[in-house]
Amino acid sequence: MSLLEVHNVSQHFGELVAVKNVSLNVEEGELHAIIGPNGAGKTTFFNMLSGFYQPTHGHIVFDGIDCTAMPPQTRVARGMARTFQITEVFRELTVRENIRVAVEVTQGLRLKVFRSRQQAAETDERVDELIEIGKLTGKENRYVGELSHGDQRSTEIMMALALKPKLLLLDEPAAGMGNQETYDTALLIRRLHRSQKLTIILVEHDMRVIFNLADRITVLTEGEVLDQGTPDEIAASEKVQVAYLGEQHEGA
Ligand SMILES: Nc1ncnc2c1ncn2[C@@H]1O[C@H](COP(=O)(O)OP(=O)(O)OP(=O)(O)O)[C@@H](O)[C@H]1O
Repeated sequence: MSLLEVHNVSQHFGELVAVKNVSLNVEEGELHAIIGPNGAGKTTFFNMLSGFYQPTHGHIVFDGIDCTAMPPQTRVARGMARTFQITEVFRELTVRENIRVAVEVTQGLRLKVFRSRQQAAETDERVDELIEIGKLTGKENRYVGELSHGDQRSTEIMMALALKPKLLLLDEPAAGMGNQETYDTALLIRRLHRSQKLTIILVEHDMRVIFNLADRITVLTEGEVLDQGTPDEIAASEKVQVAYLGEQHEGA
């Protein structure tokens, strides 16, 4: 059984069919990338996976359970965490405070006034661990709003990781970043995938990130699956080159 099974999902906005009959399976431990030109339906597809949109047709099975009608918060509770194109952090809080919020939510402590010493120690330990995984040591007491895009993104990804997800959905993690930050973010994702054995679905425009990281790639054009395969298969796919990669080379 795959961790995620998407069966023929479609999304209609009035007359417009933004996503049409898309199916894909993601195995446990896989890093699956979704690419496609502007307007191909990537974000709409992501919104269906995370529960922000209900598919017009089709269904989604996550970890053995049909989650097509589940609201986003129920999916999160069942192990699906998502980051956004625009970083979703509390800019006026420090890195440590941001991560602490996510850890406390996960530990069910957020609304508790009294905590045992042991609970407090467990929270601190997990926060420290996430600061280290995110390579944020030395920056943990800085306000997130003052940090680089890369460190903000890393904080956001660590907040998602605090939820101990089975599946992490990353929406354009390198959006708006320069070369060095893009490289650092790709390294972070690779570490999460390899050492934390996380299953990840990634939407990204930056082809260097995609081809370096992905185990498999789904290419969308005009809302439909054009091709699916390993990075080598996609790089060699004639229809992908014509419809998408070729278009980029022409524009380059
Ligand atoms: N809420 C909405 N209402 C109506 N149309 C929408 C809505 N969201 C997206 N669309 C349309 O659906 C199509 C797919 O858009 P979507 O944002 O999913 O593409 P995308 O591949 O993520 O594009 P980009 O790479 O530019 O982010 C587009 O034609 C878009 O205008």
